[in-house]
Amino acid sequence: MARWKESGNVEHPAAGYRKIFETVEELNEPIPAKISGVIPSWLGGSLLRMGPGLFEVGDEPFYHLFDGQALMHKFDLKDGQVTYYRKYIKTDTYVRAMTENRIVVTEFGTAAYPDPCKNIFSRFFTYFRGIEVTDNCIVNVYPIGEDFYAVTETNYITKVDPDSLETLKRVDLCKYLSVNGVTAHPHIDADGAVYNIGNCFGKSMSLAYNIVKIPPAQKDPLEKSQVVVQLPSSERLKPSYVHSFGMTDNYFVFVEQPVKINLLKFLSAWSVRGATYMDCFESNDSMGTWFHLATKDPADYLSSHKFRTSAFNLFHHINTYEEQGFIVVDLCTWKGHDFVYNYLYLANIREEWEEVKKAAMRAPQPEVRRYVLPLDIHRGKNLVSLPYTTATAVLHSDGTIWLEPEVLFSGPRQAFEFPQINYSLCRGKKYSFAYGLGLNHFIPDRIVKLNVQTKQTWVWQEEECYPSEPLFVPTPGATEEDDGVLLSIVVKPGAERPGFLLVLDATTLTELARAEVNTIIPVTLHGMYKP
Ligand SMILES: CCCCCCCCCCCCCCCC(=O)OC/C=C(C)/C=C/C=C(C)/C=C/C1=C(C)CCCC1(C)C
Ligand SMILES: [Fe+2]
Repeated sequence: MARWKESGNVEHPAAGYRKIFETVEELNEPIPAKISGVIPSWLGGSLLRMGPGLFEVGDEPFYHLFDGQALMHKFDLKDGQVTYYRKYIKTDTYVRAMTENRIVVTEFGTAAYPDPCKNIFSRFFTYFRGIEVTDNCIVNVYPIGEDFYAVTETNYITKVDPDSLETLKRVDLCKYLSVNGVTAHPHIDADGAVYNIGNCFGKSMSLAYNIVKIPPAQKDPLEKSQVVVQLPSSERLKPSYVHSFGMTDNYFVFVEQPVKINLLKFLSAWSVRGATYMDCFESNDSMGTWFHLATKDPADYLSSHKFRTSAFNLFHHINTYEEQGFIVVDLCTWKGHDFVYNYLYLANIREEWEEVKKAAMRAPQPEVRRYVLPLDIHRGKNLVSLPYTTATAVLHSDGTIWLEPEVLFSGPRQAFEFPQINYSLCRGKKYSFAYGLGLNHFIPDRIVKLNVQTKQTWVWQEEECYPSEPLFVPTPGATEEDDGVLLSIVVKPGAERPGFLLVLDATTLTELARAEVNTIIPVTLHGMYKP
């Protein structure tokens, strides 16, 4: 049973959230959903989402939230009817695990061990064959040209059929681009061009972050992809972890956070039995956070702008835009340099509610922040003269520009995360509304709308319900930014039909409809709506 605290926050003493971290089977065919309420007649298409679905192989458990094998989900909406379908993506990692009934490829926080059946010599050679990077595409799915790819953050992306959910082929981005991996959060321009950012370890360990561009639809857009701009790393041999970046009509914004990948550890870890990606991260407790700015066309790094602020973890940019000579950067931050992923081991998030809360008390605290970067750098007290923000930027004598944010949303251990906007209308533009998943001590238990100009919030929440990232779908021909619906997959463990697609009116966050199915749906991270 969920209980409401006086402060307005919900308590989860029955720990029903554990259900979203349990293994499920894929489906042989789409299953019909029972609809209550009214689905707008114009809403026809597919909600596609990615997440972990298999949390152990044989008797070997995965340990981290980002290790379970990639399960692709689809809710199809047509003529007021809804079906639900899901399939495991047949990545090399998954197929080999199924074949050998054990974890074969090391995941984010789970190590693979050599096959105990192999003799000592072949085990030795498997061990030193080098880094076997995972292609477990649990994080997101997005279009490149006419095709759809399920992705993680490594160099492997997996082409999928968005109708049948069949796995088509694995693509190695290293064949096309000088990157070791790219984020699962590309920006897609109105013309379909895909921009992304990734770490590049380069020859002789020279380090950089590369921003790449895949041109708009043509026969094989990946063949024409290129690195458009290279940004330097603050520290040799230690690039920062990057999960997303900002883009306006004319600029790229890259936030270099104090969560670092120690490349020496990374390269040596793989010869240490039992090491994982998680073992390669460390926090830099003195650098704070650096903002980098580059122009888009022609792509060029603005090396003279040394924007600095205090330490935070960053996973998700909300939106970035230019106004009157300033770049406004809205972010979901976590205060401090302690890595938030340290708190996302399955053993921790499957704990009893009181334990979950205790762990979240020790973790970095979430805050939605607005930073404003001035393009014209001169001496003076505060370089930010935008009338509507309290964010500041001050030029110091050493040439750095110290940034202080305006807080857009803050609640103790209540995160506004997995942000979404009306992307087709507002990407890189001044905007008013962000939609997000509310995390209560890391447990997703509400959907929130935030007016980033007035800070007004709206909430959808229901007893014992665990929603996912809300995707905004605009009403055809809409004139208002928030005229549309939000789609979220919700799990209500005790219910007769425990999984449902929730359709909210994005203006008011009131429920329009739900389409319920007779199955639990495990946690999903990101996804897209395909009209
Ligand atoms: C939906 C509700 C979830 C419930 C709890 C969530 C709490 C969330 C709190 C903070 C927000 C975090 C957002 C993270 C979102 C996400 O999707 O993260 C998934 C990221 C993954 C799976 C990353 C994988 C990255 C890999 C394998 C990187 C590998 C590499 C290195 C580490 C260094 C060398 C290069 C290489 C191989 C790319
Ligand atoms: Fe993400």
